Amino acid sequence: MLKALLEAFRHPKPDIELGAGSGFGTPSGRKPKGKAKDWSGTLKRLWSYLAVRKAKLGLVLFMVILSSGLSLLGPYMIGMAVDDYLEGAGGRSWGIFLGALSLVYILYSLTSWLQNIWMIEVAQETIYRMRTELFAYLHRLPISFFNRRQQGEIMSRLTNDIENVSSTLNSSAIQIFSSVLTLVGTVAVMLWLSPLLTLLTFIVVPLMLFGMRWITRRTGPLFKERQRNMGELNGYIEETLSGQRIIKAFSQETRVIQGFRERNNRIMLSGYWAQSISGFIPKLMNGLNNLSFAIVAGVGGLLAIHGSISVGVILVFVEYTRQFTRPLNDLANQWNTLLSAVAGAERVFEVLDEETEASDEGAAIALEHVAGAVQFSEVAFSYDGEGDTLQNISFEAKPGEMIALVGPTGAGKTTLIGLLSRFYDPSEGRIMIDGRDITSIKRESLRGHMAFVLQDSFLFKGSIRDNIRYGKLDATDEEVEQAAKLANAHSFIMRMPGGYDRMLSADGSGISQGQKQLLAIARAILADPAMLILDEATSSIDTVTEVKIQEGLQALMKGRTSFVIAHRLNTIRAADRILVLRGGRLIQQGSHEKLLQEEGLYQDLVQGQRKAAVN
Ligand SMILES: Nc1ncnc2c1ncn2[C@@H]1O[C@H](COP(=O)(O)OP(=O)(O)OP(=O)(O)O)[C@@H](O)[C@H]1O
Repeated sequence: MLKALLEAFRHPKPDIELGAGSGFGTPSGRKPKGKAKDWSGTLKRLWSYLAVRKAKLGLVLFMVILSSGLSLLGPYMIGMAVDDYLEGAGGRSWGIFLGALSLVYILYSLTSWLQNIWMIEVAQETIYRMRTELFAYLHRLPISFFNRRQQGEIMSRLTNDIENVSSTLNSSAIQIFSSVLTLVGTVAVMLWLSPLLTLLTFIVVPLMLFGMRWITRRTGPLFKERQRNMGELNGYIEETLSGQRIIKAFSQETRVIQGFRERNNRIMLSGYWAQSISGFIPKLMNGLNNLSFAIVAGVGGLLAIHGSISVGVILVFVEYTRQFTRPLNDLANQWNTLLSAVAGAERVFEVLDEETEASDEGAAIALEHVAGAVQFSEVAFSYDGEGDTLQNISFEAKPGEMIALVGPTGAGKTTLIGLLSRFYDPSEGRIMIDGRDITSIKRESLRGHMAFVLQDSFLFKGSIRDNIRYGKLDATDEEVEQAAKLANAHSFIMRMPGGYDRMLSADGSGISQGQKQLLAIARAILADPAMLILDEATSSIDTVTEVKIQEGLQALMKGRTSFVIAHRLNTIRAADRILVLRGGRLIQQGSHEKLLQEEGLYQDLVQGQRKAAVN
C-alpha cells in the first residue's frame, strides 16, 4: 500500500527510471549493494573513538539524566498543584510553587545546554581524530589500493562521510540517548500513577515500533547507496577536472556533462527515496500520538467522573503522553541522520580495514649509507596474482652504473622500477641492494636513498624554490640555486618574473613540460641520492631544452646507480648496461656494442629509431 502511496509522490521526471522488482528500487535498477546492517559492529567501533573521552561523556550522561528527570518533574508538580487547589489546600503556597517550578525549568535549560556543549566538544575531537587517522592510514596503503579507486571517491570518504558522522555525534546521538531516557522515566512514572491509563497509552506503541522498523529496513540500504553514489560523483568530478585538456581536445564536453547528469541523477533519486520514505516516520508518529492523546483524554475523563482518578493526574498524564511520544518522535526524526552516519562510518571503516603495506617494523632496518649495487635474482611479479607481468628477471648493476631499460610498450619497464622502489613486492625471487634483500630494509629508508625524475614530474602549490627544496627540506637558498645551476634550470628561473619566488599552481601550469623536468632534475640533485630512477620524456621537446635536460641529467647521474626508462638512442648508447624487455621477460642484456652484434629485438629497435630520425 505504501508503495502505491509512494507512486503518487513519484519524483517529477527522473532522468533514470527506478529498477523494476526491487521493492522501492534503487536508482539505475540495481539492488542496494550494501546490507547496511552490521550496525552493532559499526556502532561499537564508533564508540571506541568516543570512549577516549570517557570522563567528559560521563558528565554529559549525568546532565542528560538530570535534564530528563527535570523534564518529568515539571508536569508532575503542575498536576499535584492543581489537585491541591481543587481540594482547597493550594492557595497557601502559590508563590513557593511558582518559584520552585521556575527553578525546575531554569535548571532544565541549564543542564540541556551543558550536555550540548560538552557533547559537541567530544564530537569535534572524535571527528578530528577519525579524520587524521583516516588520512594517515591512506598514506600507509599500498599503491595497489589507489590503482583500484578514483581519487575523488577516496576524498569523499574523508569529507562527506566523516561529515555525516560528525553531524550525528554533534546532536543526534545525544538527542537519541536523552529521548530513550525520558521515555523510560516517563513510562515508569506513568505506571506508578495509573497502570490502566498507561496500558491504554501503550496501545499505539507496537504500531509505532512496527512502522519504524518497516520503514528503516527500506531506507537503510538507500542511505548507503546515496553515500556510494556521492563517492562515485566525486570521483567523476575529480577525473573530469584533471582531464580537462583531453576532454576539450576531443570535444567530449557534451558526453562528460551527460555522464555527470546520470551520476547526479542517481544521487537525487537515492536521496529522494531515502528522505521521502524516512520522512514518513514523523507523520506516522504524529498520527499515532494524537490517537493516544485522545484515548487518555477520553478514558481519563470517564475515570475522573467516576472519581477513580484525580483531575491533577489526568493533567500529568496528558502532559506525559506528549512527553512520552515526543522522544519517540525525536527518535524517528533523528533516525535519518543516524542511518546516514552509520553508512558514512561504514565507508570510513572500510578504508581502515584495508591492508596496509606490509609492516616495516621489527626486522626491517634503516640504511645509513648505500653504495648502489643492485641485483635482481629470478624475480617474478603479477598485478592480479594470476598472469605474470614480469617473469624470471635476473641482472646486476654495479654502484654508479647507468642501466637503460628498453622495450615495447607494456613490456614491464615501469613495473620493474616499481619493484625496485618497493611500491610492490615480487611474488618470486629476490631484489638486493648492496647484498641486502630490500624486503629487510625500511621502505622510507630505501626510498630515501633514491630520487625520481618522471616524465610528468609532480609540482606542488608553492614557489619554485620550495618545489626544488622538496628534495632536501633543510637545504639553504644557496644549495637550492646551486642544484638549479647544475640542472641547467637556473637561467630559465631567473628569466621568470619573481625568479625563485615565483609561485606555481599545484598542476604546475604556467611552466612548460621541459621546464618541469629541469626542476625535477634540480630537486633530485639536491636530494643527492645513491640511486636514481629516470623516466625519459617521450614527448618531443625543442632541441635547445633537450640538450639542457641531457646535460642536467648527466650532472645528476654522475656517480649514482641510475635506472633509466630510455627512449632516445643517445641516452641508451651512453648506458653501461641495457636491459631489453618484452612481454615481461628480460630477453637481452649487455652494452650497446654487444647488443648490436646480436640478432634480436635490440637491433630492430635501434634500426627503427634510426629510420625515424632520418624521416
Ligand atoms: N596497476 C596495474 N594493474 C594491472 N596491470 C598493470 C598495472 N600497471 C601496468 N599493468 C600491466 O603490466 C604490464 C607492464 O606494464 P608497464 O607499465 O610496466 O609497461 P612499460 O614497459 O612501462 O610500458 P610503457 O613503455 O608503455 O610505459 C602491462 O601489460 C600493463 O597493462
